[in-house]
Amino acid sequence: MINHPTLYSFPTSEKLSESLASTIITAQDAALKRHNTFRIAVSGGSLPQYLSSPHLTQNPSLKLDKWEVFYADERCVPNSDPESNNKAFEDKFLNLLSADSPRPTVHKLNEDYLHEDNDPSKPLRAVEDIPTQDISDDYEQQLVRVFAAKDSVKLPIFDLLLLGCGPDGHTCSLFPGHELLREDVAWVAPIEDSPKPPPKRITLTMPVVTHALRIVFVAAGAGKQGILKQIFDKEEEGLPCVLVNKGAGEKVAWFCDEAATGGVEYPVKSSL
Ligand SMILES: O=C1O[C@H](COP(=O)(O)O)[C@@H](O)[C@H](O)[C@H]1O
Repeated sequence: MINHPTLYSFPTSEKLSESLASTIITAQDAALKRHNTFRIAVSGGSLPQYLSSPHLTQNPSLKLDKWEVFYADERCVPNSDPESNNKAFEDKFLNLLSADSPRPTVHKLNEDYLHEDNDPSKPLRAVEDIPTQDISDDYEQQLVRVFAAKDSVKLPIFDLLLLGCGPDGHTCSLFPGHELLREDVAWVAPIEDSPKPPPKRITLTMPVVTHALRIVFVAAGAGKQGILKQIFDKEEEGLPCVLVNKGAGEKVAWFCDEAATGGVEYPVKSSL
């Protein structure tokens, strides 16, 4: 099948993690050859746990000093909050690196905006007062600084996106039927009414997602079986994950396990 995403169904989560590690290293090496830096965006949810395996954290080929890490989406909470995608990435990846390993550059949500008067010495704002547009604009500027000025490139091109897929077919903080799916100007956008808590978040927009050079979804466990059938067999229109599959085609690979792909008719591969 040409121009279609590849669906991997690995026999174990160990195999999934190992394959993910090797895919990340391959993308890193290609990016370093191209522009001597590796621009990657990482999701939250269940994804970071697949980064914790020694296949990745202890991989001798890692060149972390060349990594620019962004979050595919982030919840508008402090960066150390248990709900923060940054906290999950720290716990499941950064904190598991060897003590002498270089650290990547990680682009975090600017926490100042979470405080009254944007002053970190003041108390946290009430949720209804969190200025999501300001937080989103600030994060977009972080992308602009790494990818070049917005007026000189129409869209940033990530070397690799690591995405999750919610049981409702959302990815990043792009939810089914949400008006944000039609955003075609901003690189990063705020959402005030996320159906999944917490309600206030920022997210990469769909054009930025589909523009990436390589997109890897990770969806594992029986809880993902129903949505994978909807995505691959029914190609249900309007599901954000279907929009990514259609918009990015063969640049997309899905890393799943057998529990998740059980009953899916779309052809699967069991190894890289
Ligand atoms: O809320 C979020 O959910 C999605 C999917 O999470 P999962 O636990 O079902 O894998 C995640 O990709 C996103 O980053 C996160 O903010």
